[in-house]
Amino acid sequence: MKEKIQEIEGVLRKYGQEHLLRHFKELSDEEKENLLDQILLIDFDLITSLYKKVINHEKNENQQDLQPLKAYEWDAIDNQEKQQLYDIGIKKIKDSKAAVILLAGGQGTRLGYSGAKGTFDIGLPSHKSLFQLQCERLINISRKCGTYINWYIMTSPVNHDETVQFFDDNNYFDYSKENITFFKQGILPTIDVNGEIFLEERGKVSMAPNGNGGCFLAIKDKGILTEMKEKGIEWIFINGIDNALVRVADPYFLGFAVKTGLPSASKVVSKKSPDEKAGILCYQNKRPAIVEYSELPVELAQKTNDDGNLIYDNANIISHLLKLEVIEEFFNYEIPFHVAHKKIPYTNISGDIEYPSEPNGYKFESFIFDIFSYVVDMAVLKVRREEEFAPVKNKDGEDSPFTAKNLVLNLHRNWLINSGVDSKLLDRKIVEISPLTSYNGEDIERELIIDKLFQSGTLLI
Ligand SMILES: CC(=O)N[C@H]1[C@@H](OP(=O)(O)O)O[C@H](CO)[C@@H](O)[C@@H]1O
Repeated sequence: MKEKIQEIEGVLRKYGQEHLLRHFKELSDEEKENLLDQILLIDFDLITSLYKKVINHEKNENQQDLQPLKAYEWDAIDNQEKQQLYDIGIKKIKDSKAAVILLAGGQGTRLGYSGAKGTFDIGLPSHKSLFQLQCERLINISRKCGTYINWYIMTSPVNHDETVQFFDDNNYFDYSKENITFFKQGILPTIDVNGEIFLEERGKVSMAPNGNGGCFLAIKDKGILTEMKEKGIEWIFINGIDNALVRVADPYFLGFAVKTGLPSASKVVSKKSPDEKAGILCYQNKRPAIVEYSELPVELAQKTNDDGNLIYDNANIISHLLKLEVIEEFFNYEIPFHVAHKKIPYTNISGDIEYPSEPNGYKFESFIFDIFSYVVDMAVLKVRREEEFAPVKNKDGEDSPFTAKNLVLNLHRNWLINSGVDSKLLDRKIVEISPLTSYNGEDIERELIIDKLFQSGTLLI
């Protein structure tokens, strides 16, 4: 251990981070080993360069030269073409050319939920978790294609074990276990305003998940990228965990992306209001980009055209498609990081933990969509918000479990009406349609449902 300590002391001196061993003598042998191991994993060059960026305010420079990007409207596509897109997408999935990455590493802080977000029950009559809803949509598509789609689930060091256990306890929601791979996103140290890495405890470095863009590094490090290549996968669907209506592995969307001939695609919805917390898909420095809501200047967020519509209206719903080669290409560039000025609890010189009331340091995150700046162009599909976007972000109010549940139930009610059920029959009835029955409103047997509607108030189909 002595040599290890000396080596580490040298590194810490070089980077001005000696304080990390400030409480070393007070630790047990096991705690000492753990702390040294954590320090050895830190990329000090990266942290130093990120801090330099913070003090140089490079973040603001990225905001230059934004231009709107015109999305294809789903509603403007006729039924014949929709069928064609569907056929193309289904064929790709049947031929095992597509896989899905689910981003489920985030923490449900705003939701006031300490568990893994995917295990959250938004209060549907079935009490299905967000994981189960997504899994059953995948089962539906897998059945249509006669093959299980490979599903890669990104967790974080904080929720990994819990996530795996949850799937195991629920028998993988009847998905094929061999087609599910869990992998952890990385973590990065947090720093104070002087660039010093925080200690969370006397013997523990303060670390935070490295953002959903950590996905790319993780799939490379864990050999998943190579595995995908060996399997002949061409397209990767990437979606977030906190949208209760997300159309996972949507064949129409895949067909759309393939047909445009572009290497990446993204679904958007019309922004609800200028201050909606949604990233905006546009051009930045002549490249496609998503500018996160925290980084979009208010004047641009509010800017309207002559019709009074928002110019930057393409709201990101984290439903992306990328060709595998785009991901490989991305590693040739420096991965950008975004800075968040946050309240970070830390251990002070006396060894006590402080909980600051004001932001006192920085966390660094890379965003999944930063990869779009490295593609020539991308295809953007504007879909209907009420059909595809039910965000679960906050405990109450907007974008809460309550609003998401109602969006799901309203959509299901509309599916029934569209399949010929008289809306009067639905009065005071709650209907939830399982994704195993219907993916996007298809396969609903009207007669059967009408029968059941007479029998109960809450109906699970
Ligand atoms: C880094 C990232 O992916 N941010 C996304 C994500 O925001 P969060 O506030 O981090 O949940 O979800 C939003 C949609 O729900 C999307 O509009 C935004 O761009």
